Amino acid sequence: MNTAPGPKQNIVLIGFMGCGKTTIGRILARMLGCPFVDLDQLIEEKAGTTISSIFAERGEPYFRLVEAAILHELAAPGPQRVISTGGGIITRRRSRRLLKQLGYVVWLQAPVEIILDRTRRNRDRPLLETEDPKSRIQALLDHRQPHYREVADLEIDTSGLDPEETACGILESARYHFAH
Ligand SMILES: Nc1ncnc2c1ncn2[C@@H]1O[C@H](COP(=O)(O)OP(=O)(O)OP(=O)(O)O)[C@@H](O)[C@H]1O
Ligand SMILES: O=C(O)C1=C[C@@H](O)[C@@H](O)[C@H](O)C1
Ligand SMILES: [Mg+2]
Repeated sequence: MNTAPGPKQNIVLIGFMGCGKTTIGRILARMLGCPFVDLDQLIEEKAGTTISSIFAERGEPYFRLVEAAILHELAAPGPQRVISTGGGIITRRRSRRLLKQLGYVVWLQAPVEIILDRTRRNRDRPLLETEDPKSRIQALLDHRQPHYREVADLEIDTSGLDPEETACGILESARYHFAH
């Protein structure tokens, strides 16, 4: 892969909660030997608190502002990176434009049942803290799907694959993309 510095050389993972952005991003960065940035983790580090607390104390609109500002910081030139984003990053038009400029954008997908199963294992996703998380997931997906589609260079259904297989597939496609 071309490792020349520049925002266009990044691999950027987008997709709904539980689709594997953090898990697969970490594996991809290890395969490439490049830094891994998880936007949710970066937000928590910079804010000195958890995403759940930010939602509870300042609300979602404030979280979105912070998220967009940190995404903007990542657009500065630097070494090639793998960047995992938060599931709702595509809800702001300006962030969608920025994502496309950041690099090769991969949309990780999974059906609602699998998302439900994967996100049940912990309680750090404030938007799913509801009596009926399945309906919430479906409603959010309906709203977000066109936005994910708009920015994606590659779409991958992760449901039949393990994270390593998914990462290998992304690497192959990214290599082709950066070479042409
Ligand atoms: N391809 C996969 N196959 C099986 N399990 C997976 C896969 N991808 C992720 N998982 C599991 O699903 C859970 C959620 O994955 P992960 O945290 O990576 O999702 P995410 O997209 O980063 O979510 P969020 O947007 O909330 O940060 C983890 O427990 C992970 O091990
Ligand atoms: O889908 C979403 O809106 C979110 C996903 C997570 O990655 C976090 O960014 C946060 O919990 C919000
Ligand atoms: Mg994540």
